[in-house]
Amino acid sequence: MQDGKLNGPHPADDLPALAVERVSHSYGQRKALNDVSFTVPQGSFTALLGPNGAGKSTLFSLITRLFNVRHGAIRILGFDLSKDPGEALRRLGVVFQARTLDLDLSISQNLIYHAALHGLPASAAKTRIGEILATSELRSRLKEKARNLSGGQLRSIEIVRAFMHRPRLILLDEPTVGLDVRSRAAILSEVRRLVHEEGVSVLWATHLIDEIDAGDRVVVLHQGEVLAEGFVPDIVAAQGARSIGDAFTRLTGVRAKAAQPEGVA
Ligand SMILES: Nc1ncnc2c1ncn2[C@@H]1O[C@H](COP(=O)(O)OP(=O)(O)OP(=O)(O)O)[C@@H](O)[C@H]1O
Repeated sequence: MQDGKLNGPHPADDLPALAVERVSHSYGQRKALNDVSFTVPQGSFTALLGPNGAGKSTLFSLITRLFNVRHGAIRILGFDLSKDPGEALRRLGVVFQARTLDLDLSISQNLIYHAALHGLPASAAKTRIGEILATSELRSRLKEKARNLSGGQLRSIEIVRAFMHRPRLILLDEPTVGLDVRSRAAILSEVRRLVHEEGVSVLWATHLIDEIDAGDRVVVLHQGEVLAEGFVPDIVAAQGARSIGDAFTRLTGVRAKAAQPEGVA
């Protein structure tokens, strides 16, 4: 596993990249998360699978510290978000659901600017962009304005941006929403490649069952509660189900959604 100079000594391998421990969150009287616990092991692709309203965005708002954790604890590589936010957050990269690139800047300006916020000089940022985009056609388009890119390409650049400072944990909040099937598949495989090559840990929030591979870990979140956590075959077996889509339906009572008919559901 590669370790970033920015991130100091390599953490113990058995420490989870993310540990969510007995977290609850309410909006007024409305309970959005109820005693939620799960982990994202280092170097794993973990899907946070939940239908609309399950509490995925609320959870991401807590992990990124948009909201304070009032009940329970969240640790990133062992650093408690409430007690040691600086250490925890510099190990984190995020791709939010909403688009956040500046369309009037070039692609490389967007990336270099973000890297600078993490203390990475422009020369190091350029090297890093080359590394991440080594095999991508986007490498030849870095000087173009971001507004020239398609929705899928913009999302790809946001993913590159999240990887720039070599975080150990990356959160992606429904990153394929609004994209066509081909762009969705390209983005998923790009993130899976980076998980494999960089040993980074990913928490990928989705409501689409066909974004889940047989080898993934899955956390099933429904109405603010974790109903299952584990590798796909274990969850399927525990439910006596035929597929992860079937297991999801048995757990939640909700029909699993797939964006394409040939999905694994
Ligand atoms: N600002 C808010 N005020 C009141 N209730 C909220 C607020 N934000 C979310 N909720 C409620 O909290 C629950 C969880 O919402 P959340 O957005 O976290 O779920 P989600 O899984 O991300 O769903 P979606 O995919 O639709 O964004 C829902 O019942 C939602 O209506």
